[in-house]
Order: sequence, then C-alpha cells, then structure tokens
Amino acid sequence: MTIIESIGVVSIMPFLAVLANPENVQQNFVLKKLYTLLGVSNNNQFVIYLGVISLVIVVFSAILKILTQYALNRFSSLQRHYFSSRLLRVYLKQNYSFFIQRNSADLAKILLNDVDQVVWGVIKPVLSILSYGLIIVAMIILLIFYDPMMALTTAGVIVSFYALMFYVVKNFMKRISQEFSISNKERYQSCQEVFGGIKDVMINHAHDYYYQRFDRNSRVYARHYASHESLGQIPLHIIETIGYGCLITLAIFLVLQDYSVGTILPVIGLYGVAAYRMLPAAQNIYRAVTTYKFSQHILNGVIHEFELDSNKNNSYKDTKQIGFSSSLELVDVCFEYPNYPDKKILKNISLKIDKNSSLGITGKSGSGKSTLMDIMLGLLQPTSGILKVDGKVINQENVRNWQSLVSYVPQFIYLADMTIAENIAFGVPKDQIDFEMVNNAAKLAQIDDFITQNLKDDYNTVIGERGILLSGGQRQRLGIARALYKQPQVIFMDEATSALDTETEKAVNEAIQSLNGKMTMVIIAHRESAVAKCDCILKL
Ligand SMILES: Nc1ncnc2c1ncn2[C@@H]1O[C@H](COP(=O)(O)OP(=O)(O)OP(=O)(O)O)[C@@H](O)[C@H]1O
Repeated sequence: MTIIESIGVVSIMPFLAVLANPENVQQNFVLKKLYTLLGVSNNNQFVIYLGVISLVIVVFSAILKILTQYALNRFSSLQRHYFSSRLLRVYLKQNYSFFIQRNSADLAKILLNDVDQVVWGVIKPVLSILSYGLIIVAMIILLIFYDPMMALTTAGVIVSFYALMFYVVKNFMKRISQEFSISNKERYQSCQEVFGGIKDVMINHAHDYYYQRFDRNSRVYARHYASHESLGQIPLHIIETIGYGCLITLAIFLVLQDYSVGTILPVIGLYGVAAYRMLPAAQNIYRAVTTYKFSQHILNGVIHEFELDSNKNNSYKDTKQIGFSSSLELVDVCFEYPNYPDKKILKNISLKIDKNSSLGITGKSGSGKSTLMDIMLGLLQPTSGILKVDGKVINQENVRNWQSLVSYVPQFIYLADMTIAENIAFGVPKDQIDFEMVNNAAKLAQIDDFITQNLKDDYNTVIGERGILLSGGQRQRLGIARALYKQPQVIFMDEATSALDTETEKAVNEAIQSLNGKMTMVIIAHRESAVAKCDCILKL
C-alpha cells in the first residue's frame, strides 16, 4: 500500500512538469521515452495521457486503501470478540471464592467495556503506528531521493514537533487515563446497584445518592474523553499551518534563486503532495501514541485479568472421574474467608453421610451453615481438612464431576429472564429440554398447579427479569423443581422452604420427605421441626 501511495505521489510530477513547460518532454530522458512509448502525436495529448495515468494510479491507491482499512477494521474488531470471549472463559474457570471477592459490575465492565477500550486504544493505535509509519518512511525516502537536505529537514521538523507535543501531554494523559478508568467503574457500579436494588432505592429514597454518584462520574468520564480527543486533534491544526508556511517559504526561496516556474511548480507539487500525505500520517501516529497512553491504565488492568489464567489448576473439565455409591464425609474441616482470615467460621467439623440418608443442619444465623454447605458442594475449599466422596478426596481434578452429581436449592433462587421450562431445566439448551421431566419435577415441588392454572403460556411463560412475576414462595418451589430436574445423587437445600406458607411448606416438606431413603439429602433449616425427620442432625 505504501509503495502504491508513493507511486501515486510521484506520478503527479511528470504531469505537472509537462503541464508547466511542454519543452520538458524533449529535455527529460524518461519523459521522452514515455512519449515515444505511448505513441502520442502532440504535447497536449501527452499531458492528457499523463493525467489519466496519474489518476488511475491514485484511484487504484484509494481502492487499495479502502480494502486495507476494511481488513484492519475487521482484524481489530475480531480481536475484541476474541479477547472478551477468552476473558469470559478465564473468569468462568475461576473458583467460587474468586467471585465472592470481586464486584460483579466490575467484572462485566472489564469484559465488555475495557476489552473494547484495549482494542480501540491499543490494538488499533499499534496498527496505525505500523501502517502510517511505513507511509512516512516511504515519503522520506522519496524526498531524500529528490533532495536529501530538504527531506531530512521536513522530517526533522515534523518528528520534533510531534515528539515535543507528546512530551508536553504525556503526564496529563497518564493522570486522566486513571481517573477515566475509575469513573467508568463507578458508572457501571451505580447502574448495577440502582437497578438491582430498585425496591430498596425507592423505599430508602436513595434516588439522589445514586443519581449524583452516576452524574459525577459520568461527567468526569465525558470530560476526560473530550480532553483526550482534543489533545489528539490540536497538533494537526498547528502543524498544517507550519507546513503551509514552509511551502510558501520554499516557493519564495526558489523564486529568489531565479528558478523558472517550470522548475518550481513540480518541486512545490511534490512537496505539497508529500506533505499532504505525510502530515495525516504523522498526525495519526501521534494520535495513536496518545490514545495508547490514555488507554494504558485499562490495558494494565486487562493484562492483570488474563494473568488469572496462569492458575493451571482451574479448568472447565475434570481430569478424574468420580461416583457416589457409599458416603460423603468431612474430616476435620476448618474454614475462614480469604478476605477475613482472622474470623474462624468453621472449626474442626467432621461428619459422615451415608448414601440415601439425610442430614439436617441447624444453628443460629451466622453460625456457618451455608458456608459448610458451600464446602460440601465443592464451591469453597476448606482452609484445612478434607471433603471425601466414597473415600476419594475432592480437589481441583474432580470437583466439577462431583458437582454434576448434586443439586442445590439456595436461600435466594436465581431466576433468569427465560421461560418456566428453561428455568427448571437451567443451563439446558431449549431444544434439548425433557418436558416430561420438567413436569414431574414441578409436580413434586408443588408448583405444577400454579404453572398450568395461572400462567398464560404454562411452561412456556417468560417469567421476567429475576422472576419478578413470581412470589417468594413460588420462586423457592421453582428452585426445588430445578434441583429435582437434574435427578441428582445428593440434594442440598439451604432454607429451601422458608418463604412458603405453612400449608405449602407442609406439602413441599412431604414431597421432600418422600425422597428420604431414595436420595441423599442435606437440609439447612432454622426450624428444627423442618429437619426432625432427617437421619442425623448437626447443630452449629
Ligand atoms: N463472602 C464472605 N466473606 C466474608 N465473610 C463471609 C462471607 N459470607 C459469609 N461470611 C461470614 O461467615 C459467617 C457465616 O455465614 P453463613 O452464611 O455461612 O451463616 P449461616 O449460618 O448460613 O447464616 P444464615 O442462617 O443467616 O443464613 C457469617 O458471620 C458471615 O458474616
């Protein structure tokens, strides 16, 4: 592309030379040869031929530039897809303790916004520096060939000017880059908090707080973006003026040296077109460098996220198979959360649950019941002690396998904005859902009647974001149906019936108890009556 661009520039020279002084045809060896080669009959015809040739080269160069631009855009855009998909994979490979320590809005921001910014602020600028760098080098070589002194002076002026500009704005760019990144994070978090907790926001009149928090950060974000854009554009206007001044000075200098118009015009034309090509190239390089500087803070953050991948213990797939045919065991388990290492949540817990038996866990609020369940689910790793299934220690090599054998009904059921059927068969693609199993699970969880009698599309009713169409009790029963759809070996229930009225709770409990002896169950309940029928009870 650069070569074609240079040829485009050079091709204008003979055209201007002959246009200014037709006698150049006879004086210049190359023009004379071309004249004979084209077989033209007079100078006017020759000028037209030269003009057409130059135009064709310029058009060809433009087409090539369009194609190259498309290829570059496609490349950088695909990098966005590649990086964000890879980063999502890196995140999904992390264990549960990673997610309880990180802010979910921040993770979404990095994945969707920061990766975009890396493409826009790093990959595209690097490509620009490479392509425009080549153009500049080609132009300089061309000019050196023609007049080394002038070429080096022009290049020197342009390079020094932009280097000076960059030196002046460098530190400012670095500072606003950090503030830009922080304000963006705050914007995302305010949005997630205000919409995620809209009920609390309204009741507590927290509108103003969230509005002001968003407004303040959004303003900083907008201001810094504008500063970055302006600092990228301003030098062009200054250097254009300088360039124009240089051309006029050159013309005057040549006139004073008594050169003829025929000699001056091609020189001015060459320098004019070369500057016309070279200045945007230099400007684009400068812009690319400043954009890179502006995005450096975000780039460092994204690199840091990719470094999470170096934890080779994490993987989607287990390397070791595991089955459940005899017992689930905890041996001397202790636990403290990584962010509060001094607070001992569990101390030396040992227990054994035989297959098809049930364990009830009770204890006062905050005693560590849910934490213990997370350890049995393999979501949290004990700080010391072990979790064993059929005598095999559960570790990074088999934990996903273990999780595929169990179901979990949490205190707060997460419902996706999908149909009832999709929510029951959570994670199963729509066309692979077994509707008979969905139906059976719903019947067992005492939610089938509600679905078939109250929802307009039965199991195909879309339940709205976070199951907003459903009551707390209906959500819990849907959670139980989801757990049963999986036909697990072990079912873990954390206060699974706490939001139900006495009658429904009794019915759900009976349904759960009917599984007693057919399925291994671990049930957390505040009310001891809810776990009275369990084979053994652990009080924390
Ligand atoms: N992500 C976390 N980081 C730090 N501490 C935590 C975290 N989650 C829970 N805790 C602390 O661990 C303790 C046990 O919490 P856990 O949720 O296991 O209790 P629980 O017995 O299930 O309570 P409840 O009956 O109220 O649900 C609590 O003191 C809580 O503050």
